[in-house]
Amino acid sequence: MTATPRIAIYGAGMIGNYLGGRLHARAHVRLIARPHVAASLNQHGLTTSDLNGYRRHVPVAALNVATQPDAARDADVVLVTVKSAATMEAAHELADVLTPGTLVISFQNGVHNTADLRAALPDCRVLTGMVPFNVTQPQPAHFHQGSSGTLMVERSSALPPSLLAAFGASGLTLQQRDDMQAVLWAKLLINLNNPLNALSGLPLREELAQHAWRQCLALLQREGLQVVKAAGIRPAQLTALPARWLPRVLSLPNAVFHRLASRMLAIDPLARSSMWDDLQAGRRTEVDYINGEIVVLAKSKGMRAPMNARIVALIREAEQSYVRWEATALLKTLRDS
Ligand SMILES: NC(=O)C1=CN([C@@H]2O[C@H](COP(=O)(O)OP(=O)(O)OC[C@H]3O[C@@H](n4cnc5c(N)ncnc54)[C@H](OP(=O)(O)O)[C@@H]3O)[C@@H](O)[C@H]2O)C=CC1
Ligand SMILES: CC(C)(CO)C(=O)C(=O)O
Repeated sequence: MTATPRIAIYGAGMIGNYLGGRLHARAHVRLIARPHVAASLNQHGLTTSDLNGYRRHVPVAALNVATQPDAARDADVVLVTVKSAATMEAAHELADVLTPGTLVISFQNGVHNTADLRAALPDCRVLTGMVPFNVTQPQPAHFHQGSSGTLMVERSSALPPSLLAAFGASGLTLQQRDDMQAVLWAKLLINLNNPLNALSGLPLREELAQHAWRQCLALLQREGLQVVKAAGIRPAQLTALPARWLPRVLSLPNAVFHRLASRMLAIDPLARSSMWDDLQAGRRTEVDYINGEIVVLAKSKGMRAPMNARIVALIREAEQSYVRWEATALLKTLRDS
């Protein structure tokens, strides 16, 4: 690999553009985007910012934006940042253009994307990544990190020092982990909130500040934890407390929760879940790859996960016609399911 890595971002949306914008000064970044996203980048340039005061603008002339898979051909590293439903299509497009041995990193939610990419790209080196923080787009082509957390990646000798250095120098430390599948399951348990946030119509901070919404999440997580335990999966610890304690913490009354779990609420006031973004854009959501995974895993163990199944059904309805839910009504629906 060259001293300055050539990084292709495959599926430049919220996460891809944020990572690409931050890495731009330290790597040769090519953003492979849908035509409407490319047009916006080519009109405005790319601005990235975060909740700690970082802000940077890359002017149009300095951007390298493409709309065809072929643009990934000469990359040293491809960061896959499409939604989970689009992984297979992206993988087949990449299979046609990538040189054998190219490093591919999935920076996606969901627990099967790496396996899908590996199956379609047997000659590439595919690694699992994890994005813990939220990204919003407050203005066209401006991508803002609205919560904290360290990017994670599967430990591998395939990770070149120049890539790790480029991430580090961009303020995006890549923590190498030996337990990425456990990390993905822990992230999935956190993402069980994505549909609740989408149905609430509230920013994440406002939603999580309300006891009834936290109770809904506690129910989904408790059910999820039982299922993953039955499947012999031990989620990694991504928060100050182990995953198995989170339902209890979420169920605390507001005054205690706000005192003990203030870090959980350290989120930009405008940040919302990626599932809210999908519903607002009229796109099919990732709910099958999040709550749906709990339902499928439960079935495979002869169990049921009725609350997560109910949420999947409600999101399917919301994809057709969006209606906001009140927390107490949703809590009752979950308890009755
Ligand atoms: N947004 C967030 O805050 C967070 C998101 N994540 C996860 O990161 C992943 C990416 O999410 P996010 O960035 O929000 O998603 P976005 O939908 O914002 O971005 C993905 C982009 O990729 C495009 N795309 C899909 N297929 C292709 C293709 N074959 N070629 C080129 N472009 C393509 C999509 O276009 P189109 O819609 O037209 O298909 C879309 O513009 C998801 O798994 C998500 O769950 C993780 C942490 C936080
Ligand atoms: C960061 C988090 C948990 C919430 O925004 C997320 O992963 C998402 O929105 O998909």
